[in-house]
Amino acid sequence: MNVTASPLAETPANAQKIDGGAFAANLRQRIAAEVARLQAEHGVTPGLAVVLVGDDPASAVYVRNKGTQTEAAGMASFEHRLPADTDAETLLSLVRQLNEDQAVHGILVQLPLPDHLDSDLVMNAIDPAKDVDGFHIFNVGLLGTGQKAMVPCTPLGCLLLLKDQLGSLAGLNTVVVGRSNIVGKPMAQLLLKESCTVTVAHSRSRDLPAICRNADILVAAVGRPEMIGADWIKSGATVIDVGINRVEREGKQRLVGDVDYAAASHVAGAITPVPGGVGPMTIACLLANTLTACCRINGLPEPEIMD
Ligand SMILES: Nc1nc2c(c(=O)[nH]1)N[C@@H](CN(C=O)c1ccc(C(=O)N[C@@H](CCC(=O)O)C(=O)O)cc1)CN2
Repeated sequence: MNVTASPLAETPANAQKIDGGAFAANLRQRIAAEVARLQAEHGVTPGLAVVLVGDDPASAVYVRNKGTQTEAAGMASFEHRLPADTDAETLLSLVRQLNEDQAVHGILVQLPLPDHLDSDLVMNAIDPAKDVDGFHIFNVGLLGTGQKAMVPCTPLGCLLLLKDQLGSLAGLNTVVVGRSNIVGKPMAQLLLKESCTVTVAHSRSRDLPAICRNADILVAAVGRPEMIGADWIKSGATVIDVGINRVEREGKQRLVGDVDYAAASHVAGAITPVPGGVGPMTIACLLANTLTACCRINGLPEPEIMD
């Protein structure tokens, strides 16, 4: 039998691994320094309230990590846990109470919510000035029109990694795979603002591999384990993998992205791993947004940590 070796096997896995964990740790340090300065110079402590409805295990871990990292940055953390059968009025009334609370500068309701709750209604009940998730329709509109907004944390994290990696993004061909309100759509808006050429594709786009192969920057946020293979990637492209998929491999639970990391590393110029890529940036950017919200609410200059 004539066995032909895969061309990939002969190509070294040269892609640079983009270390989101290290970048996020550094960002958290700079945030903590700003928080200390705010307290010393203005007597203000930024406060973040996180609301968890129900007992989704992954959400519980994210909420716990948010609390720990908020406190580690010197901010005040307020955690509200409600049972899965909480009705809309109880949740909305908590949101209204947090809107009025002077010690709270950022409010985040963890998603997904149980099916009986309308997440748009809940997001739009949050005071836009305290909407550190950037999901309120007011902030969505500001971002969409290129105005100063609260920017959703995961796309903001992706943008910081991209700018650190590439410098100016102007003129680059970017493809965002996924059209969610949390990642795909705001990511596209941010890239447009950076003067990229932006294509938003999704699982039903015709000839998705060919669309992706055109990308200098490929952002994968489609939620399908390792859907994007090496042959979807342009040689030397920067690949940002937003997917966090729990899969079972050889009897063990593993976390994988939307990109086949091992294969893609032979073709891409740089790529984020899962875990340790985009994920850690989400909470670091949440802390940055809380600090920004606190400064804006108190009429203080915004810190320059994101520049
Ligand atoms: N209201 C919101 N809900 C949700 C958001 C959000 O931004 N706002 N994003 C996700 C979950 N999320 C934060 O809430 C989040 C996801 C992943 C990580 C992370 O650090 N991931 C690690 C792996 C952690 C693990 O083992 O599971 C990584 O990728 O390295 C942090 C936060 C949905 N809900």
